[in-house]
This record gives sequence, C-alpha cells and structure tokens, in this order.
Amino acid sequence: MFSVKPMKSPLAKVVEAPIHGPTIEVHLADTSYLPRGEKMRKPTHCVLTPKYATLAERIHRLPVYDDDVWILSFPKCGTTWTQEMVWLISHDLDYKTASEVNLLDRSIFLEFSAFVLNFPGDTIEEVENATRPRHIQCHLPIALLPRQIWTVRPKLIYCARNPKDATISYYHHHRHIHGYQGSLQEFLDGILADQVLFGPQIPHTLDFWNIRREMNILFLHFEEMKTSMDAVLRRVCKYFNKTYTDEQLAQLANHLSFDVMKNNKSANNSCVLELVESLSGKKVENFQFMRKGKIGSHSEELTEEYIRKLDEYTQHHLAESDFRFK
Ligand SMILES: Nc1ncnc2c1ncn2[C@@H]1O[C@H](COP(=O)(O)OS(=O)(=O)O)[C@@H](OP(=O)(O)O)[C@H]1O
Repeated sequence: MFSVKPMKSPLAKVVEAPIHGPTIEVHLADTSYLPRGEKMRKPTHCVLTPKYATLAERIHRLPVYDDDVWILSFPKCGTTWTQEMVWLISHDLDYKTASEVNLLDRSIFLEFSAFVLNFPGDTIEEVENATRPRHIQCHLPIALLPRQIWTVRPKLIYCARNPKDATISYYHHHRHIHGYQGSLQEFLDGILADQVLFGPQIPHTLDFWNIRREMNILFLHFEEMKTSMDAVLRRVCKYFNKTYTDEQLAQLANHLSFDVMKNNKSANNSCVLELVESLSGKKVENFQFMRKGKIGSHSEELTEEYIRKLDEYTQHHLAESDFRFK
C-alpha cells in the first residue's frame, strides 16, 4: 500500500517531539482504486509518525457505514468548529447531550492514537465500536483513508483554510502541544519543504476538491464560516436534510461563535491539553486550542518575505487548479 522512509531534514529533528516522536514520509503506492475526480493528481507523500505506520493497515481496512459522517481536514483549518456544527445540526440541536458528552467522544479523532506516544487508548477501536451514526474526524490525505469510503459513500465534509493562517496556527500548536523547540523561520521553511506533520496542506485540500462532486463532499471554508455563518449553516442543514427556524439557526450561530466555543469545556479541546500535561508532566502554558479564531492573523507574525514565499508556494500548487483559498 505504501512505503515509509525516515525524514532526515533538520526540521524532522526539531519536531522530534516528546509527544509524538520523530516523523516519517509515507509514500503512497497503489492508488488506482481512488475516485478519478476532476484533474486528479497522483497522490505523493504525507508526513506522519512511525506509530502511524503500525496502524495504517487497520485504518485502511476499517469498515465504513453509509450513515457515517466523516469530518475531513488538514490540521488547524477549523476541524473542531466544523465537528460541533455538524454534530448539532445532524442531532436535532441536542445542546443537552452536546454539553454533557465531550466533542472528542461525540466525533472521534480516528488516528489520534498514532500521534501520542504512550496514548492510553485506541481511537481506531473507539471508531469501530462507536454507536451509529458515527461521527469521525480525520486529518489523513485521501489515499490513506479507509478504502471502503469510496464504495460505501458515507457523508464527507471537508473544511479548508487559507494556508498562511493555518500555518501560523499550526506553529503555535507545535510549540505548545508537540513540544516544538525550533524557530518560526525553521517551521516555515519546513512547511515550504513539505516536511511538517500531515503535510503538505495544499495537495491535501486539492485532492478533496477534485472529487467533491463525484463523492458529494460538502466543501466548506473556515473563512466562510467566519464571515457568512448563516449561509454555511443553511448549506449544512440542506446536506443533512434538516430544517430549523431562523431563531434556531441564530441560536446555533451564537453557540458556534468564537467566544462562546472558547468557554465551552465540552467543545474547546481543553481535555487534550490536560492529556498532554499528564503525559509530558509539564504544564501547557499560554495556549488554548481556541487561540485567535480570526481571518488574516498571520499578518501579525509573518514577515513580508515569508508572506511572499508562502504566496508563491500556494500559487505554484494551485497553478493547474480552479480551486482558490478564501
Ligand atoms: N468557533 C470558532 N470560531 C473561530 N475560530 C475557531 C472556532 N473554533 C476553533 N477555531 C479556530 O480553529 C483553529 C483550530 O483548528 P482545528 O480545530 O482544525 O485544529 S485541530 O487540527 O483540530 O487541532 C484555531 O485557529 P487559530 O486561532 O488561528 O489558531 C482556532 O482558534
């Protein structure tokens, strides 16, 4: 299915983090069974962990059901936000259960065990045993998803985000969650050299974009959720065949607003910080998953030089595509 090689780059060293260990490059082999899509690229490599390689086959063979709901994204692109929105819309706005059961238990992060050394559980098994309809979150690229997805055709929701904002968000995530010790510049060079975990981002997004019609993927943008949440909610309702009143949608938009979600212990991923603290024995300071929640916050930290480099990198990847980040 794939071959694996250790990463020798300087960045691989600095991201040899206490939480997930070193990174590897997974090279995809047979992808002939994937949907053909529009302008389908040949999938290349993905940066993952050695522990992932031991779980890859189980993930690839995972049974898929047609009532599954898969939330797919590159890290830091609005996954958690999308998970809470989709779970509520498809569960008749059941705020009571949403407040009592943590989002990570309602919408399970499939490959989470692969990214935490000494993880005290098995998230793949959790998905296998979850009550249907299962809500599953996954950051893997299309070629590493369970193979049955392409024949069983569950609901697929993809969330994209501007790479500059996602990159800065990911940098802070690496510093505080993965124990990344390198500089911002090294991290950015790693992004540009496709060396960062789950990377590269743009081919990840393009692969889902190219099969969105064929696979009936609900394709969302972080920026649209920020600027036009009402329209996004209506699209999600339509996808799930749900009808709610204007008041109910306004209440949901409020529930999903940054400030409300930031203080919602059931959906703000604070339990992940607690897990990281207990595994590393160190306090995670000055960091929350709900960090800034803005469009364009990269401009506070990126130099003109790196804005130009990231723009050129993005343009290069998008040259053959009609896809545009918002
Ligand atoms: N409700 C709401 N409104 C606006 N923004 C929000 C919201 N929820 C999460 N976020 C922002 O999404 C970023 C985290 O993305 P992910 O959830 O994909 O992260 S993860 O990959 O699951 O770790 C992260 O972005 P940054 O603030 O730029 O770091 C979060 O703040």
